[in-house]
Amino acid sequence: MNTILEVQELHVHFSASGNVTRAVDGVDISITQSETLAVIGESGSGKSALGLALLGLLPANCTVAGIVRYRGTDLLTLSESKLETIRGGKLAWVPQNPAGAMNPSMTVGAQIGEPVYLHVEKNRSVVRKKVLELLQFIRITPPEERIDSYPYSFSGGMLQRSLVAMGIAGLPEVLIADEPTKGIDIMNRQSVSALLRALREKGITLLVITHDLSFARNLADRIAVMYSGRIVEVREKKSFFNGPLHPYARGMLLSLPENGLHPIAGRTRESDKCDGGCRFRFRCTYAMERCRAEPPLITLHDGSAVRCWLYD
Ligand SMILES: Nc1ncnc2c1ncn2[C@@H]1O[C@H](COP(=O)(O)OP(=O)(O)OP(=O)(O)O)[C@@H](O)[C@H]1O
Ligand code: NI
Repeated sequence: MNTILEVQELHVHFSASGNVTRAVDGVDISITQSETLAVIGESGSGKSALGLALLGLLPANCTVAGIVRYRGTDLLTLSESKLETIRGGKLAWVPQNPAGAMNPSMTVGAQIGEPVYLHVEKNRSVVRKKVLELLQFIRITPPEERIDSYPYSFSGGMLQRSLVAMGIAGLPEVLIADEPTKGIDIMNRQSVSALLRALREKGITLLVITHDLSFARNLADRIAVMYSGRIVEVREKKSFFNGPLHPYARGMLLSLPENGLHPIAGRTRESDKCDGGCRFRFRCTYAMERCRAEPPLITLHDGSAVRCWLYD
């Protein structure tokens, strides 16, 4: 197996008005070349912070520690200028919120063309040709009529696909997409899903952040479940959906409409995030004394990883 991205003991801590939020609190994960990994978890679990940390895109009010190795280079030790040559080129990001992520005063074509110009091709007429091809690929047609449009004239689904086009315009090896199906209707969800599947066919490594489980099920090879800043389970997609191990993951599946919409009792409190033990124990029906005393370590169980004392 060829590991393309390896994350070790990653921490992202935000400090705002004297409080520290441990958005990512000791994440280890490796991503294999050409695989599609879905990171799932409830709102606030740290999914976006993890994605942003991989690309060095976090705001200044946070501290990042750990290792993010891309093809052997630790990205967290690179200077901003070195990182810029990789970001948008080798590693690209599709941000959340398509409406806010595009520049309203620039044409969509110019925005998709920017990474092409920066990372692939300096000849402007070749750049334009490549942008037309990208528009065709994301099914925004006819491309010649759409290339000079401004974002306001696009629907939410078209904007989301344009953000994916911007992400892939620099010919990345790894594309990290944050909630690419959020806030769009079912038809557009299907077209984003088809688009990402087409990228997977091209061999692009995909890390997809989502809380849409059916989307993850359709797309991913592996599933990583995040809870309160930590990855609590990593499994092959099929075995995950056949029988998740971690009590939180089991609860997630039981809360799906097709499984009877049984919500997980309780909610995550900010104070739990600075707790020494297992952070899910406040909501866990299996919680034992040990879960309070020490945070569960990752244990390997039939080729998958789970962070829960039930499996020790
Ligand atoms: N810029 C910031 N300043 C301070 N705290 C932040 C900032 N960004 C995120 N956080 C905090 O970090 C934690 C993780 O946030 P993050 O956005 O990564 O969660 P998420 O899993 O992506 O959630 P969602 O599904 O809602 O996008 C949250 O508690 C959030 O309040
Ligand atoms: Ni997010």
